[in-house]
Amino acid sequence: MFAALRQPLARASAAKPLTRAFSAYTPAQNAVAPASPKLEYLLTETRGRVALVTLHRPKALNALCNGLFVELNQVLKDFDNNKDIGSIVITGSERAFAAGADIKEMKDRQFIENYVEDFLGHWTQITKIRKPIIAAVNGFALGGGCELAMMCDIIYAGDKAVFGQPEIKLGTIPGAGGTQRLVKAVGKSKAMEMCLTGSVNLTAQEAEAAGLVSKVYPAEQVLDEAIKTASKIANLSTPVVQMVKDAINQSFEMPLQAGLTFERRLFHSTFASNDQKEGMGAFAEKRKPNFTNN
Ligand SMILES: CCC/C=C/C(=O)SCCNC(=O)CCNC(=O)[C@H](O)C(C)(C)COP(=O)([O-])OP(=O)([O-])OC[C@H]1O[C@@H](n2cnc3c(N)ncnc32)[C@H](O)[C@@H]1OP(=O)([O-])[O-]
Repeated sequence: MFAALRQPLARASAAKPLTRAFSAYTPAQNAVAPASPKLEYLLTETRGRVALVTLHRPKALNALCNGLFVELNQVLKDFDNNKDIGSIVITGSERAFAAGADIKEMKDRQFIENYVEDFLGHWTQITKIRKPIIAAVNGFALGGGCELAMMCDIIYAGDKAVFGQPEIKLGTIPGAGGTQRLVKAVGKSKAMEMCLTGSVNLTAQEAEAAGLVSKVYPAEQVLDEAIKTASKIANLSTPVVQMVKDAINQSFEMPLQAGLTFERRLFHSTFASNDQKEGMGAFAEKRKPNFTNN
């Protein structure tokens, strides 16, 4: 019944291994090649039904240059289209999730080219990914780095993580959600303080207390914890998981009654799925459900 919701199959397997094993994890069991034959700024691997994308531009603290974002969009799209993947984790290094948009790359740009080319417009593609994305943040998440984390669905932070919007100190303003998503996450006063001063940052603990981050872990554990949660999600019914993501995201766009109606209709529609019958049937029969994503 959910056939129409199924994601098209991506290539079944990699011709050449393009993934690099992340040190903390066992080798990928079902490594998936991204569409791009060469990744300059990212590492990717899979662990069961979880895709792990590591921002990897260490010399620039993972500053988000155009090439990095083009690669990120492509690999996320590939994982979103891969039926063997149920959720995605994005992480950076211990020192930096990302220290912002690449200042050196953009410093000489002009207004007209920004406007005509919709400079950084492609950053929002991440918000179109249907599968849940968890950001596992260590170190700096500044400017566009904080905005990238906020475009993910869940943020886990290492205890030394720092969130900030320093753009004003560069003579510009946040351009990918820092004045919008941040307000919804931490409230007006904190968002104003961060964006207006550019120097008031949130520690991981403050970010958790404010609601920007859902959990804080010791730095070396945050990625493992993100993968554990991603794995739990990935092993639920993928179409139903997507409905939850869709419904929660609609709460940012819709008035309450419209959002509640949207939610109710999606709830009704789950009863057309085998996974709802399996989930509720398994509960009644006191066994674990075996979801088949249809
Ligand atoms: C989406 C639209 C709106 C978004 C706008 C933004 O995000 S605006 C941005 C908002 N973000 C900011 O304003 C934060 C800018 N960054 C900083 O303030 C500091 O790097 C730090 C405090 C994060 C770390 O200080 P630290 O002393 O520990 O380290 P370090 O400083 O020595 O850096 C190591 C190397 O990384 C380089 N690099 C770092 N960030 C960027 C970048 N964004 N760009 C380019 N390069 C960057 C840095 O130049 C250096 O390279 P070099 O010179 O050796 O070739």
